Amino acid sequence: MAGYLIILEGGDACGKATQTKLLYEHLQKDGEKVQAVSFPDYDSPSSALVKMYLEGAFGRDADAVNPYAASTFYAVDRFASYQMKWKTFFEEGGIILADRYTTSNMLYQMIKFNTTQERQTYLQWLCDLEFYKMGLPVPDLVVLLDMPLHVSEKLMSQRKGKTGGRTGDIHEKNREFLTKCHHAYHELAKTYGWQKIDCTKGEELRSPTDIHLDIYTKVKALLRK
Ligand SMILES: Nc1ncnc2c1ncn2[C@@H]1O[C@H](COP(=O)(O)OP(=O)(O)O)[C@@H](O)[C@H]1O
Ligand SMILES: Cc1cn([C@H]2C[C@H](O)[C@@H](COP(=O)(O)OP(=O)(O)O)O2)c(=O)[nH]c1=O
Repeated sequence: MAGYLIILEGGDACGKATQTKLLYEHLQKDGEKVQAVSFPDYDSPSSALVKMYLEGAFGRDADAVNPYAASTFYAVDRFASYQMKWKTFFEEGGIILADRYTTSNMLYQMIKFNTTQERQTYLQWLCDLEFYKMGLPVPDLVVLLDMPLHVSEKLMSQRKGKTGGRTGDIHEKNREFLTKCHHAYHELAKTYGWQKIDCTKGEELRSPTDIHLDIYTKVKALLRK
């Protein structure tokens, strides 16, 4: 019987990698069979086109790069990761923790469309491509780390760009794009039942451990079902 697929989703630099690691360690300590993966899979050659896209090879303005084309780069990278790294583990009942997934395409590529109709058409196409045509598993739980943009921007400036660029990728450099992304994720969370976790308390950033305990509670509830 297949295991569980749990996604940690959110804006750039909102703490997904930090929370994936804490959750992984906690579940492992509990004796669960767990594996962590992340997307894009930068260490794999399958991410080559994603890297070209994020470095601006197809256009420096993220908004102007065809969202259907960009989505396929990420989808193919995910397919390769699934086939090569975690399909068997998952099918044999393991718990997969994913730092980003199809949900990131839903968010970052959908916002390139301005009308509800275009967005709906895109989301239907994307879910059909990744979950049915490519056969990637549908998530059991999506945890959305909700962090105000000005807070995550501060965290982003303190760390080096993951694609190797000194000043970040074409998404990170586009504040208007990231703002749109923050607005859209509340809507997607409501529509698709993503579980939102508040990463701030008032104006204060919560500690990683504090945020982790909220996520852990949701994950344990899923595993008990
Ligand atoms: N709750 C938090 N409080 C303070 N710093 C944090 C918190 N969560 C993450 N960070 C730091 O912020 C930066 C971005 O976090 P990271 O987990 O890499 O985010 P993401 O994977 O979403 O890009 C890292 O330097 C990390 O150590
Ligand atoms: C996995 C994935 C990421 N993205 C976007 C989100 C990010 O802006 C960018 C790179 O992801 P990532 O390196 O995880 O960004 P960060 O660590 O800053 O959160 O790619 C998509 O558009 N679709 C996808 O399927």
